[in-house]
Amino acid sequence: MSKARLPEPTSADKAAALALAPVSRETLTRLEAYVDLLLQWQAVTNLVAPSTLPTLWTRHIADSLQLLDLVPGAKTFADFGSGGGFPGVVLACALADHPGARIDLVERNVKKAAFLREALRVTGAAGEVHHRDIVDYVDSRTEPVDCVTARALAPLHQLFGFAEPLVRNGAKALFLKGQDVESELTEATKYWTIESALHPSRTGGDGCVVEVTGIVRRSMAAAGGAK
Ligand SMILES: C[S@@+](CC[C@H](N)C(=O)[O-])C[C@H]1O[C@@H](n2cnc3c(N)ncnc32)[C@H](O)[C@@H]1O
Repeated sequence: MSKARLPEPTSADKAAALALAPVSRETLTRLEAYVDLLLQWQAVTNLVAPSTLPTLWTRHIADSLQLLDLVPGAKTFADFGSGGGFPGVVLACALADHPGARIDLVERNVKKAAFLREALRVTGAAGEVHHRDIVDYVDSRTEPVDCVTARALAPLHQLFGFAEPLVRNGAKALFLKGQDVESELTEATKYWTIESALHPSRTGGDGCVVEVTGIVRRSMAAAGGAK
């Protein structure tokens, strides 16, 4: 039985993405190599929802690139639960020409970790894949990072728990979130006192970026005895 043909990214969507988040010619070449690889692997491994392939450039690439304007000058990044590489590989492609820039991609799924390694290889972007659990990665990280990112990984209260040691050590956290952000923030503030700002997504819809510069665990008493 022949395999069903996957939908392809459209050129109109690519043009729209590059208008939303312009990149250098060198970055574009890397991103194109990444997209080609992703489409090859997508035929055998589910890296993104197939329904999002026609809008891959806006939905995934521009969505990831928009983070860069929120951390001007940041060089070291840790992307939690990188999956198919959003936002981590996209940021690595965009920062490849910045001296000293480096991205840790933390992913516990073995196939996705293999894909991420291959994506860094074909794009020549500077980064390292950590095939392990986020908690183990954070526990063993001694150097500060400038920025922590995550998309489609977990509710905010859990993301704050993952990121707290790195934010305490000076990182800014940027979490790409969908329409449930207000209720997730309400839940998270039962456990955490945070300094944050919400930025509407440049790629439209109900999405936003939660920018976090402070995370402090609330005492059990303040949290009403909740864990
Ligand atoms: C829904 S995918 C999102 C992938 C990507 N960030 C995106 O937006 O397309 C979540 C990814 O996080 C990884 N993941 C979930 N919990 C993790 C953990 N505790 N440590 C490392 N990776 C984790 C999963 O294996 C999966 O690849």
